Amino acid sequence: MSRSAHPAGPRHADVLPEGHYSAPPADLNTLDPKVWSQTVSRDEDGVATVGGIDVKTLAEEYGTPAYVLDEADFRARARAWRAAFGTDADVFYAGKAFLSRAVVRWLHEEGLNLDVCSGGELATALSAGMPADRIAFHGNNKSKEEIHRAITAGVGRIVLDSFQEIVRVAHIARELGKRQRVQIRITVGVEAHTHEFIATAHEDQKFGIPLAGGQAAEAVRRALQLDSLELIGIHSHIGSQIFDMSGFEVAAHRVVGLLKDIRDEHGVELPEIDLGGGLGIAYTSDDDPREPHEIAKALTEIVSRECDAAKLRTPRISVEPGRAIVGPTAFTLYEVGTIKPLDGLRTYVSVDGGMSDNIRTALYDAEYSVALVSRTSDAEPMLARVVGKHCESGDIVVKDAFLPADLAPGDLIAVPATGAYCRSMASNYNHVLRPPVVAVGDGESRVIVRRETEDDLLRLDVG
Ligand SMILES: Cc1ncc(COP(=O)(O)O)c(C=O)c1O
Ligand SMILES: N[C@@H](CCCC[NH3+])C(=O)O
Repeated sequence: MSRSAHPAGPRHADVLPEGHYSAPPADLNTLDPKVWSQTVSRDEDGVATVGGIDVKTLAEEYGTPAYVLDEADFRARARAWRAAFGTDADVFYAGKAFLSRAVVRWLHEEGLNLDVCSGGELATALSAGMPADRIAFHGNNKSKEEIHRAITAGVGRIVLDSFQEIVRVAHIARELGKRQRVQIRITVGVEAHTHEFIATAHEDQKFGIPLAGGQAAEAVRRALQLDSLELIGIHSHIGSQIFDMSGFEVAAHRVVGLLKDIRDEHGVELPEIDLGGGLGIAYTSDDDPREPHEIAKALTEIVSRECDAAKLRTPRISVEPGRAIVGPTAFTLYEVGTIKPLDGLRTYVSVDGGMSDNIRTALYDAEYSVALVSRTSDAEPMLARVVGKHCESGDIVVKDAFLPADLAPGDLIAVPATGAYCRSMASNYNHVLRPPVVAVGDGESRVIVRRETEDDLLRLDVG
């Protein structure tokens, strides 16, 4: 029998309002391994556990909200990418997805390189001991100071994003008496099938130098003339949360076409190409992500086929996955607060965080899953919207979700697949404190990024 905590009763499937949710799952207690990190399961009392620790213990010890990161899963995914590409290719983890010193150390130990896109990410990487020559420095508007620091540190490559930057980096390298390895980021004109704000290879956006109109070829011409630059390759990144490999195929075809033009014009075969990141992960059970070995096989086959056809030596490939490595490895643990059933609509379930710890729903209309994790329940499914505590009606964490109708304040719920672009895009909106990142594994847990305190906030406030 179902137990309803709400006077208005649960929102059953037969009275669902219009929406884009799927039907309620057969069993709300199942934690689909597709969206939850590898070591998540339920113990005999129905409490979810991760890395051998139950979520109630984690909530007691670290408070909520908290990002809980499964270290074994992170390492396994990093290793799988490394192994899939083998020794003839390089994997640069995209630090923008989530970066901390612990993560840098894990990446270093697992043999991955690192893509950074700001002075702050560079400082984090260096301070955790990532060798500078395994760092790639990105960004469409790197400051002179950042460029100076990157070259001084000896980063393995700077990815040049504009004509002005070619000159700027060359100038700073010359002043420092160095020859800097660089790639040129081009936009190949691919419409990636993803949200407009995270597609990056169509022409009308801020990244890279367009292939169209001979602009990329002109950028190569200029870079090759500058002695303080060593042009090692061409870079393309078509967007993020992509499932369809056809965009990568077109991108590889066009990048190799440019390499051929460079060889024909300058007699130079550039030794490297980078095809960026962007591989999608499962946020809900409806998503079907590809495995790293499938992606590696597809990309290396495309590049060698295109190079054979163009009679070019196959360049060394590199890729920059961020989300695909860290995304699935963490969930956000929240405590349920106010529950507000709205007749004929849905039930609003407020949690103790919100858009300050996960902006993706508000920003991209992203879809997430959610589950009651502090216990199981046999209650009817209730159509819910999980919302935060911010003064903003768009403060939605999970837009359409089914939770058991007996959900009550004090229950713990968790949103899986929040490892990427949640902590790294977190804010202090409403002076809400950013949650900690707790790493778990082998029955142990530790904070790798601590919770912000009010003192942290006040420290920046002058006067
Ligand atoms: C240049 C570059 N490389 C890599 C990434 C990582 O993308 P993702 O996390 O989707 O793999 C991004 C972000 O989209 C990017 O802009
Ligand atoms: N931040 C975005 C992806 C953009 C990544 C950087 N180019 C997301 O959450 O999906």
